[in-house]
Amino acid sequence: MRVKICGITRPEQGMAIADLGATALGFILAPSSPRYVTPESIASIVTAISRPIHYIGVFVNEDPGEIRKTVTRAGLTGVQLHGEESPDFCARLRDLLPGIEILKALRVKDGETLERARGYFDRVDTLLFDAYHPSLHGGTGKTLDWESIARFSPPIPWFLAGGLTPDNLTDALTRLSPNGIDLSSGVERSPGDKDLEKVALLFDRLRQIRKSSVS
Ligand SMILES: O=C(O)c1ccccc1N[C@@H]1O[C@H](COP(=O)(O)O)[C@@H](O)[C@H]1O
Repeated sequence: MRVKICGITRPEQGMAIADLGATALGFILAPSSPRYVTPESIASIVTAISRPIHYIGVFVNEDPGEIRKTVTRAGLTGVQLHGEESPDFCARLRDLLPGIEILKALRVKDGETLERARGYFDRVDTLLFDAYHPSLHGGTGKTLDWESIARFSPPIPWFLAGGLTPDNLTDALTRLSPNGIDLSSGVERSPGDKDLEKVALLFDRLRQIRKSSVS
């Protein structure tokens, strides 16, 4: 399973989290977020990590030209679109960024969100389901109603996000079978400051889940 730890702001924490087993690090490029990092800071973190992992930039309603510049400057391998980007916007960006993974985040409010998700199936590489919040785009620590997506099975890979923690992970993965999980506030001390003990606990829990599923 892919494990993305998002909202990395400090090089030493990025390196430690990669060493603990994250398959992707996420960086917030929405200026209004307390986890915002510049493309230059991301580049210094990416070059310091020698592991073959993914580096995902999180954007909210950003201009495609700006996204392209940032991908190059920061050394990103993927782009997570966490705003109100349309399927056509995603398709255009995919054409603009060959070889870069395009993830579309959808904040699940009700059944209408899942209907809308269908429009992205052939426009993006990966979907990500996050919790809905009336005024914030992400990093809220809110969980979504897992039951509401339990019978939804997209034909493309998808991440579960939204308020995941080492403590609720087992429950989430008992109900759902995502291709990946994405955690931010559930493994931090304060916005942008990751708690490495919580990240280590997360990987312990994942190992336990794997063990119990094979025995
Ligand atoms: O983390 C942020 O500050 C953020 C800002 C704007 C858009 C997305 C953001 N984070 C994403 O939110 C989800 C869930 O986070 P959490 O685990 O509930 O704290 C995750 O995909 C982050 O990439």
